[in-house]
Amino acid sequence: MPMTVPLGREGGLFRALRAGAAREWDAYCWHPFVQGLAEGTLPLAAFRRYLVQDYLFLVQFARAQALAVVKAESLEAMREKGRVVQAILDETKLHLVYCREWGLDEAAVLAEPEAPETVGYTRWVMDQGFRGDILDLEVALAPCTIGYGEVAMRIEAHPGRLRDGNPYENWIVQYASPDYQAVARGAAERLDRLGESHGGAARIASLTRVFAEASRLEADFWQMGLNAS
Ligand SMILES: Cc1ncc(C[n+]2csc(CCO)c2C)c(N)n1
Repeated sequence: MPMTVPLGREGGLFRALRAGAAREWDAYCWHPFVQGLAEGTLPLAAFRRYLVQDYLFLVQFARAQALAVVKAESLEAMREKGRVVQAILDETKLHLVYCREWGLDEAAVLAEPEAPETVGYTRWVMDQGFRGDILDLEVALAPCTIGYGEVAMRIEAHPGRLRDGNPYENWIVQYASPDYQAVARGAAERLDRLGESHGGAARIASLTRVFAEASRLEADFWQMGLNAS
């Protein structure tokens, strides 16, 4: 399994969660679906299934991030989370363009029902926000944002990584880009700061359960793609 230097700072909340949920985190970040992306061997049908559901996922994920505007700890954090919501809503439009390149037209994507894995993951994240505070919600959101940064780094570090003629090259490059890596790093740093301000150390057991469950739901999402092939 390719290893990378984790994001966040040593002794910070993100690294504590990542270590506490190492089994679920590794199963997510180095899922067979991810290995298939890296080696260019993932069946095209698995990726198409993933792409369609990922559009539906993004719409629901924007709603979950909007809940973080509501739950934010400060006016500055509200502004920052508002920008995250806008970025995801813009991303949904680009996602439809990307789907089109994969032969999936807009009408087909919009007509697709949400899979149980998509409903299960996104509504569970929102529920963590409704029942808890901003830290519970950010921990539930973290595997999505930070995880894709680590997934891309692991793919880049994989000795079996195919570059020439890999059908998934532009997907990989999108998340390996300095721009996306900065987003992932920023999310890990925000989690570390919230850990300090919101009593993360005293809450580590319950926060680790939330982080592990989100990681498990991410792995289920990859598996949903593989199950279609
Ligand atoms: C199942 C699934 N999990 C994570 C992502 C990655 N992702 C979703 S929204 C967003 C913007 C930052 O919050 C990022 C990186 C995805 N596309 N699909």
